[in-house]
Amino acid sequence: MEDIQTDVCIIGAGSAGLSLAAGAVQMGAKVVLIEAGEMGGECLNVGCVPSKALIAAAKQAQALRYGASLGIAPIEPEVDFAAVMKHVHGAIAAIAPHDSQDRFEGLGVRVIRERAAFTAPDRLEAGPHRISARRFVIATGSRPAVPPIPGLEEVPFLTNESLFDLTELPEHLLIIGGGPIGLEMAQAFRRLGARVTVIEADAAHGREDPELAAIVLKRLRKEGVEIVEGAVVERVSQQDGAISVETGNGTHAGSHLLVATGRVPTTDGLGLDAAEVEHDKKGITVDDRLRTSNRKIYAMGDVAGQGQFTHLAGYHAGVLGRTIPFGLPAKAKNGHIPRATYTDPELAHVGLSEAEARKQHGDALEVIRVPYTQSDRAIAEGQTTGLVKVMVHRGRPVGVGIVGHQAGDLIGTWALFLANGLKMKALSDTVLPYPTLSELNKRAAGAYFSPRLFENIWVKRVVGFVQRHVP
Ligand SMILES: Cc1cc2nc3c(=O)[nH]c(=O)nc-3n(C[C@H](O)[C@H](O)[C@H](O)COP(=O)(O)OP(=O)(O)OC[C@H]3O[C@@H](n4cnc5c(N)ncnc54)[C@H](O)[C@@H]3O)c2cc1C
Ligand SMILES: NC(=O)c1ccc[n+]([C@@H]2O[C@H](COP(=O)([O-])OP(=O)(O)OC[C@H]3O[C@@H](n4cnc5c(N)ncnc54)[C@H](O)[C@@H]3O)[C@@H](O)[C@H]2O)c1
Repeated sequence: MEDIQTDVCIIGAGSAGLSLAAGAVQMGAKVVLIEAGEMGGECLNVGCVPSKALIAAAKQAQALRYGASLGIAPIEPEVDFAAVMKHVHGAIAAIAPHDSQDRFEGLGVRVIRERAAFTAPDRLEAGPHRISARRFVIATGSRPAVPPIPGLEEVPFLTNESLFDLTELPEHLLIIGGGPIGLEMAQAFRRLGARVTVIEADAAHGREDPELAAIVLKRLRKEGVEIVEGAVVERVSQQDGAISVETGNGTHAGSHLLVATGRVPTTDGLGLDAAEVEHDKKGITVDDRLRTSNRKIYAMGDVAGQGQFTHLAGYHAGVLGRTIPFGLPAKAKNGHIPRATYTDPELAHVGLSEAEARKQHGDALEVIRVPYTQSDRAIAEGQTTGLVKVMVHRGRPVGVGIVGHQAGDLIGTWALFLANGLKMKALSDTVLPYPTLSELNKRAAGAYFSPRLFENIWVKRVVGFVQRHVP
């Protein structure tokens, strides 16, 4: 056993662990980073990167089918699935050096490729290494939650961990779960030529504003994705190569099955009891400074149970990048963290939903809606499906949802507003380039101020006075 003493020991080299390791070592701390699997974690290897690369290929295929409204004769694309997957793995390979062991060792991080487990509140073991540290940080992420559906274990099902290893396009992909993973992959596989059925126990996109989610679901259905809602899966079976999913209101048969029913935090095998770290099924219990019940140990990213996004993992790493090297009491807030689902149209949100905002602010809440049809750029590009919806309380946006082309990019402006407590006025004072979709955000500010300006008797009186009496 090799004994190692370090300043910071990070478990997990995913989005959270890598960001903190790079920051802490470059600020002068001694850092040990332990990774049991692939460097880069879920986002790089089996999450964001491959899924967005697949979505990009699918979008290209779809563009060939739908050029007619722009005057380009539509054609049915020839999809070479093996080449699509080559693009997907090429994207991972292109980004991998940035997350690699070589790069981190070059920065001065001691990288250990083993599985780590605490053996005491101030010590852990990883293979032949026994590590003591001033601070430990758990960044072990999450893995697919596989529900205990009768028959499922006897059927060859896919999760995001195996989906991108497919070598042939499924003839008919059944997807259990209509959340972000299920819907993004449903549209991508449909556009690449597969039949797709999404089987959702509750409402598809159920965590999103129903008004905005409906616009996404309508488009997916129009493209031929079958979405069955309120369908509780009772049994899964396989006969003669065909997979059947029985639900309370019908049976669906297909060639492949993807389970996309949420995630569980990776807390097992970590020795959390030995470490005296409290946890539950949502993840490791942390306070607003990401401290666990053991003051030597922090948790961040997916395993901290605050949300499952790469940008949240990066934000957590930034907070601990102030706390651990400098001893500053930095806090992680949650209300300004945006999210985006990369279906077409995209759906993005930051802050309160309309329902939450109404509960908090009652009649003082104003809801502004700007349809994409009000954007000259959206019209020029034939991308008029969509809506910007802003919940405003006393001049400040408290929540924003956007569905439409580039919604994930447009929400960035509102994330800035919520993170910095800006008022709508900041946007009406800003000049944006014409013609861009970002003007839709500015139009929301215009829609907020217009009634105050144009339907205000005092404004009319002042203008009347100036016109009559000022030379
Ligand atoms: C299909 C899919 C698409 C997604 N798309 C997006 C997206 O578009 N945008 C977005 O923001 N988010 C997306 N996400 C979510 C995103 O991938 C995660 O939020 C992010 O990867 C979490 O980072 P993390 O560092 O917390 O954990 P991870 O990236 O999971 O890293 C944890 C690491 O810890 C290691 N580990 C675990 N236990 C141990 C142990 N005991 N010892 C040593 N190492 C250990 C694991 O091997 C892993 O490498 C997507 C997820 C999926 C599944
Ligand atoms: N664009 C992005 O940022 C992005 C993309 C993909 C994933 N992610 C992250 O990964 C997380 C996990 O995504 P997800 O889609 O797996 O999970 P999810 O929890 O968001 O959605 C899972 C869906 O499956 C349904 N479900 C659960 N059990 C079921 C059953 N037995 N039968 C039928 N339906 C069932 C749920 O009702 C829910 O609608 C997301 O919450 C998100 O944080 C982010």
